[in-house]
Amino acid sequence: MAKRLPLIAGNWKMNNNHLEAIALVQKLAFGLNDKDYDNAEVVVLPPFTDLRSVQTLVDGDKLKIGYGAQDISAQDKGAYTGEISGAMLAKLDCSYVLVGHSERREYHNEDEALVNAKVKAAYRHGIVPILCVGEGLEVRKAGQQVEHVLAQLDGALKEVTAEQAERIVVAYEPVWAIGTGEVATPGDAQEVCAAIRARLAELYSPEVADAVRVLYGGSVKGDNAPGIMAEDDVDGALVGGACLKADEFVKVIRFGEK
Ligand SMILES: O=C[C@H](O)COP(=O)(O)O
Repeated sequence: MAKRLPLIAGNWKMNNNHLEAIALVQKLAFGLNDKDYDNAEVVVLPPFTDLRSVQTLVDGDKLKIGYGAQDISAQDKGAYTGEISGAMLAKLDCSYVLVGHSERREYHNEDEALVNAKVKAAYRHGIVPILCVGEGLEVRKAGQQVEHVLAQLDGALKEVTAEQAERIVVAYEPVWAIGTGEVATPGDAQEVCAAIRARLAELYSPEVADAVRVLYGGSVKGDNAPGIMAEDDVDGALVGGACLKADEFVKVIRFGEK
């Protein structure tokens, strides 16, 4: 099996203005050393208004921290008030963009067709989508989590080529574990992440499935990260609350340390 470099991505959600963004990235960079970057790719996903400041800091100080956005328009240009295009994000050197986060699906009614259009928009502009999938509590209680997540995956990947799919990041985030402190067990995470990988092999090829990083997200913190990340098919974490404190985020990034 190819070695996948773990990805630890911090989704700031709607937190931190551009000045606070600079302070947080500086603090994070100060807390990390070369070994940390060898063990994991570190990415922050700040609000749109912070991206230019983060870009300037990362470029100016030659930081090894990557960054991206939390959303992207399905459109490339035009009369779409309030939207941010992939071209705009690419100009800010964003490497990644979240697509289909459960909060977008819930509060902005994003459906599978829109998520699919946003995945394709990201690829048009050379940005890697971090595709979020995950089930709500009712689905989990009914034991339908795998079917639910695979249907989301199929919908998001419609007309996405193998060459594109090879670069995608998929984040499995059970909605009942987001911001609740209720983390999935390592076994829960592994079950769904393995099913995602198996579906990628069916849709594309074993090579594509082997290349794709599948993350777990939902109440990940320094103390529960090692257990979750020890699972074979979990290649990192999408972190919300715990990434807002640099020292806690550093602990997650050091998940492999005893
Ligand atoms: O995007 C991140 C996730 O929604 C997880 O958030 P959380 O770590 O605060 O539960």
